[in-house]
Amino acid sequence: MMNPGMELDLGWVQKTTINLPAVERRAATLRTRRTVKKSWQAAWLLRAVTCIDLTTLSGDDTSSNVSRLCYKAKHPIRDDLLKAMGMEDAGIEVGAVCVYSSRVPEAIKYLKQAGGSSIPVASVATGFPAGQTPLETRVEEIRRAIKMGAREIDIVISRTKALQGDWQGVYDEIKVCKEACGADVHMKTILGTGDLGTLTNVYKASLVAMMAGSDFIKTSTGKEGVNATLPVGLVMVRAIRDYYHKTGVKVGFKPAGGIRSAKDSCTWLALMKEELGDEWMKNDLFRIGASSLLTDIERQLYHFVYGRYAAAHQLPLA
Ligand SMILES: O=C[C@H](O)COP(=O)(O)O
Repeated sequence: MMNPGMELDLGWVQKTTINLPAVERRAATLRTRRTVKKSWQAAWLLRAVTCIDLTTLSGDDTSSNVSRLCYKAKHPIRDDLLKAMGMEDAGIEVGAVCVYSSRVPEAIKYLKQAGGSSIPVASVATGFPAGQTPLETRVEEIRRAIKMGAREIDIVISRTKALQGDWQGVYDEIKVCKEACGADVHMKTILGTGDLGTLTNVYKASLVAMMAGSDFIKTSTGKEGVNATLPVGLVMVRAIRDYYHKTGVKVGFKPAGGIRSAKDSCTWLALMKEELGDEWMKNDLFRIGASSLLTDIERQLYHFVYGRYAAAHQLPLA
């Protein structure tokens, strides 16, 4: 379900403060909790695969790495591993492929070639990663990406406005972006939490983004100095919970940036399960934005199936 948004409720936004030590204590329990083991772990890792927004956002992106990425999106795990787990017919594929808008047409072409047309292409837009271009240019970028076939749009908020406490300005801009996305394109809003200074700002930005109609809130671009951290994730999912209690609308969550290990993906899934419940562990409400996570997940699944780790050449790049 898309988020219709609501009027900006500044009273709600302003009244919240976050208790940093309490958030850090709770986040630490997630990091140190006993992880799921054996076949449960394999099942969680396969679930994580289906939630990945498989990403390449580099200045040196070319059609060849986009083509490899798209093949991997459709065939994220080697066939022999899937067969050994009895999962060869489960249709395991990633949640989306995420690229810069100029790479959207080739991502669509290569997904089609790989038999993966069902996988949406997500385009970053709005002056990603800094968001420091005029609003008209940012909105035009969204329109063009959609015209080229993007089915999901990852926008960035103005950290300048957020840091100046101009929540009305942040809300208005996100709303304009949502209108440009229209009724069929999912909009994920990147808060750039590493730039926001405090967890209180993270909570406020989360609320404002949801009030303005974001379908997902996302931690980071992957380009800030600090990207997805558990304390930030905890504050954001609590904001999602509060918004759900107030409006009945379920907004998705996407941690992104620096998530590289299979264990991390299980920790983020555990956060969703414990804070929001099982419904938020599926890819309509949970994504992990990552460029290299899949490599480690496939490596761990190889170990699960064969009892030893693969040599690098046996698991070519995700
Ligand atoms: O949205 C996804 C991020 O840009 C990916 O960051 P990463 O390269 O650290 O996995």
